[in-house]
Amino acid sequence: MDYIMETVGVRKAYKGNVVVDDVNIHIPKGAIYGFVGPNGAGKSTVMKMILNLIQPDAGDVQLLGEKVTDHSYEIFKKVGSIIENPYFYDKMTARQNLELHCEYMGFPNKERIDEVLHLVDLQNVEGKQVRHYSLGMKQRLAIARAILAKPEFLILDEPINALDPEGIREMRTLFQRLNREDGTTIFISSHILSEVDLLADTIGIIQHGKLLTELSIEEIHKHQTDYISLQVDDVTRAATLLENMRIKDFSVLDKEFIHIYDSDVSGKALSKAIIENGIGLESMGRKQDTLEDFFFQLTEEEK
Ligand SMILES: Nc1ncnc2c1ncn2[C@@H]1O[C@H](COP(=O)(O)OP(=O)(O)OP(=O)(O)O)[C@@H](O)[C@H]1O
Repeated sequence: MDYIMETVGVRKAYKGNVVVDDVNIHIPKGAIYGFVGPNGAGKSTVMKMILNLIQPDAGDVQLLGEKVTDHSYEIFKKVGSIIENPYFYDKMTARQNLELHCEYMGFPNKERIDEVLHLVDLQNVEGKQVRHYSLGMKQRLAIARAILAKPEFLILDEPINALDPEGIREMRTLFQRLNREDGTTIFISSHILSEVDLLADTIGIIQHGKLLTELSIEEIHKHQTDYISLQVDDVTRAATLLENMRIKDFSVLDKEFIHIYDSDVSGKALSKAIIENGIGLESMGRKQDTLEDFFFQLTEEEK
């Protein structure tokens, strides 16, 4: 497999406290890789090590076919990023900030600035000083700056957390377009698991500094079965009823909910039987596990 980025056993400790522990991430070229984990799991630390903003205590980072070192200037010209709170010159406009970045990157291209301002929908406010921007607008500007030089690899640490639902949808479309049309590989961390589910094709889950798993979204969905969710006023009687109906593949979740995984069960026959047996049926519906369910199952198991 051709990986555009690989971390090989990277490790980082602060004052003896290991925050990233032997992490091996593999990002296939052309992927949209979603990096998820609880607060403090080590996501930003891994991303900073990839960008050589901090150095691993052990292991190394292979980026675009080369090992990352203090001299990897040429590699980093092909990489765009947003890490933590991006810094802008407050008294400058969006355009001026982007012009400055172009100069710094050795990439003078005014047309591209127009293009990216348009892509992130800041074209109408580009004359305004950045200090008057909302958090969401700053986030859009950060995305504009990250994609300015048409990077081959884009690292985005929580790029959508200040955006409203409309903004999130627009950025999803933009990331998908960059991936599809320009072939940009994207490594994105986000707390919004439903969004990662929609966007990413590969997922890495990190907890307490350890990479728990790395797999394709298809593999996740393959393991996620459809089920019927039953909400009743008496789970004990409902469970007995299910057994009497020869339904075996179910689990009682708590005092109200039962999930039935048996795919042959007819919803109509089931609701009829529950009502006929005098059990209160609060709700019933067919559902499918989400990335969130998968995430919680895995991280709970590890705990
Ligand atoms: N410079 C530092 N000095 C000491 N500890 C640090 C430093 N940077 C990060 N840490 C610790 O390392 C751990 C991992 O932090 P990191 O920011 O990588 O997590 P994260 O997964 O990105 O979390 P979040 O989603 O909350 O940003 C945390 O416990 C954090 O407190």
